[in-house]
Amino acid sequence: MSLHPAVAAVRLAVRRGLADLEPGATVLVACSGGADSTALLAATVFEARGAGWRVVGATVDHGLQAGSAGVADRVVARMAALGTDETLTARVRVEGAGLGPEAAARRARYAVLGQVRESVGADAVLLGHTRDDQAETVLLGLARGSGGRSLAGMRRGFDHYRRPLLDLSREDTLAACRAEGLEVWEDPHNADPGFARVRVRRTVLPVLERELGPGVAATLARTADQLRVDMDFLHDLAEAEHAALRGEGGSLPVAALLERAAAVRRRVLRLAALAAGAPASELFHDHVLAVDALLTHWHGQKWVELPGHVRCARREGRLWFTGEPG
Ligand SMILES: Nc1ncnc2c1ncn2[C@@H]1O[C@H](COP(=O)(O)OP(=O)(O)OP(=O)(O)O)[C@@H](O)[C@H]1O
Repeated sequence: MSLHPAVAAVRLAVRRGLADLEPGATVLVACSGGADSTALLAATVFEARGAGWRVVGATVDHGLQAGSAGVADRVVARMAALGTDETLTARVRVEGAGLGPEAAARRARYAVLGQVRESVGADAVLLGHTRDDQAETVLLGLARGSGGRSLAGMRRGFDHYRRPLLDLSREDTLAACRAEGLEVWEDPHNADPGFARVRVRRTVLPVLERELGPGVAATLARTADQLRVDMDFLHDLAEAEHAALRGEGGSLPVAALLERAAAVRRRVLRLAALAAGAPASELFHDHVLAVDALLTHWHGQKWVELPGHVRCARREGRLWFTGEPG
């Protein structure tokens, strides 16, 4: 029987995404039991046989729904049935003052996956995000008005995390699971229109596909890839400038800042605010613009208040950021 094209595509994506791993490497697959991460796990187990990797499957029980422990048990049983070398459930308590429920769950999940990675000695942690997730992320970022960094979407990799399926569609992962007869679990949150991401997935993207033509998700994901290259370049440039300009107590010289292009200058200001202890999750573009106005629209303002009890003031030709250093 010939190999189903979707199964072949998922395996190829895994092979490419993990091409640098040596035999003997340990790969941790984060598996929610949904189609994306189940297809990812099945392909990783398959590729591991030839490549000599050890595969650990982990599912996170957020404890947010009645019966979540039972769901986790079933996911573990399925992971084991796929031939995973080791399987485990990581239980977390989701707490997140000031965060939305999705963000709080995500934060708890990444924290526990980091611990699991250390305890099993994994060289890579795989996530099952697809091109459709990427398109949703881009649209949500666009609607939030959160600038280039969010429009650039999710990274293919960060720290030990990798997203090998970012060029495949959700349809591919569903087809791969179907072709291999794999049972998948659909998280009820994925159908809850109370979440903006679900509305984008179920309503906005289908309208765009219908009105603008098929392939919109792929186009959005491609746009994100292009932007990511530019954003990373600007970020590196700003880090170098920040390091070069930083003087006494982390202060920055006004004259030199004004010579910089706004795209770099504002990034330098953001880095300085972060270095002074402003929390990244609360530091918004408007804060940065207010600090920038101390340079570009100077009329003797007192100071600018930033999150995390950080203040920025202009004195003696320099910008001073005071607060608890981060
Ligand atoms: N409960 C879970 N247990 C293990 N892994 C999970 C769990 N939920 C999500 N993941 C991992 O994260 C991937 C993306 O899942 P999903 O799109 O539901 O999360 P998200 O909240 O959008 O995550 P992210 O913060 O990474 O964008 C999954 O394919 C899987 O690899």
